[in-house]
Amino acid sequence: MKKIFIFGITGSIGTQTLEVLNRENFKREFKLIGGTINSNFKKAKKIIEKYNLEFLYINDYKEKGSLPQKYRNCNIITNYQKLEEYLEFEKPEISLIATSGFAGLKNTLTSIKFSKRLCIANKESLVSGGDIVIKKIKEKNIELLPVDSEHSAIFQLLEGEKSPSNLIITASGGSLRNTPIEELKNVTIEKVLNHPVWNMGKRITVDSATMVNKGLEVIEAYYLFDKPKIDVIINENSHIHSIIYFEDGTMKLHYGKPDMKIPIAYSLTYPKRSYKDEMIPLKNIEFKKVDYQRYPSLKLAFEILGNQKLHIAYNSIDEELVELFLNKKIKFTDISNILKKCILEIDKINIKINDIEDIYETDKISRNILKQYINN
Ligand SMILES: NC(=O)C1=CN([C@@H]2O[C@H](COP(=O)(O)OP(=O)(O)OC[C@H]3O[C@@H](n4cnc5c(N)ncnc54)[C@H](OP(=O)(O)O)[C@@H]3O)[C@@H](O)[C@H]2O)C=CC1
Ligand SMILES: CC(=O)[C@@H](O)[C@H](O)COP(=O)(O)O
Ligand SMILES: [Mn+2]
Repeated sequence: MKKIFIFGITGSIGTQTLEVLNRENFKREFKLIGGTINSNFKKAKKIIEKYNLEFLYINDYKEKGSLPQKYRNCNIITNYQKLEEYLEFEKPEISLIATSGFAGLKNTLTSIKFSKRLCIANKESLVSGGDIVIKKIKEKNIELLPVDSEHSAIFQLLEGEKSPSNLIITASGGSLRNTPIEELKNVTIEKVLNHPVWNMGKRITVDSATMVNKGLEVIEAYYLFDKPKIDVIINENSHIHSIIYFEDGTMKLHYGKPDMKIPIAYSLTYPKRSYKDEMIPLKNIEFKKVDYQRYPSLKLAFEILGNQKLHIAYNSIDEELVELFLNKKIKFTDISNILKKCILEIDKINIKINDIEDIYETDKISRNILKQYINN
């Protein structure tokens, strides 16, 4: 049995990974040993009961009363050093990184030390970590399996290919794709969170509406697939998960059901496909061009592509802005406007990204620049 550890076990990806692991053929192949959460201990307790976890790390314990050392047979800890000691001892073959946000970088770095295979859903750690993280993974000869649906699709499309190829990443257009541009300013949080295809965590759902998610995915693909030429196109029903094309004019499209359990399962069982599901009927495939007036933050991502300092800033500032939007401190359209203004400020600052410390420093500086902007 292969041991698996899930960072962000209570989230949308974490929960869908549990559903995959609960299938009979997966139960025979994988042993889930533990996971991490931010603060949702109520949900974690249910997971402990159902999956007999032996270990849970809580980042931010908020419950009334003191932290229990054990729940059922599960050890509960809040000390990250202890988590690393546990992983060093257990050496899970697979770590799945489903934490949301920049916090996932720490988990990716931890997993590089102790696991042979990294299944990475947390795009932020690839966007911010860039070549530094990719190099660490290569040096340790670890398998990196993308979980993000578009990147899993590209990974699959590239299997067996020997010629260089370029990429087209598909986008659904998000929850506001049919909302008139002049109404975007006053959209409600509920409307933004109502994604037409995917049921995901809050940040990525807001990011999908601004297409910051697509911007992050362009940067993610840039690092994962050796810096190819990248384009984005809208496929509203998300049946095409991405496209690669070659110099001879050939294109390969990845077609399938929009269901994250499929790329999650593939990342666990690669090169096998052990997940069983029905084929969806073949339908007309429709594409739309991206309107950059509607999605200025995607244009911004293309403008900064290749500049790691600004990749880090793009993610960190957006993470803060989404939080401000969800707390009703700013309007939806402020996200893209303020993001652009702060990126221009950070562009002026002389920071070189040579190591992990520089990444953390740039994250901090970016969040401070935003704070100054908001307070002025
Ligand atoms: N959902 C999806 O379909 C897809 C998601 N992704 C990517 O996967 C990642 C997870 O997304 P999703 O599952 O939607 O997110 P969710 O918000 O649903 O879940 C996030 C998970 O991370 C934990 N977490 C959040 N903040 C911290 C922190 N500071 N420290 C430790 N743990 C933390 C949460 O714990 P708690 O529950 O306690 O808050 C939760 O377990 C993101 O990077 C996203 O971009 C990529 C493709 C598709
Ligand atoms: C499911 C997945 O991979 C998400 O990242 C998805 O891409 C979000 O949908 P958008 O295409 O609307 O950003
Ligand atoms: Mn995606």
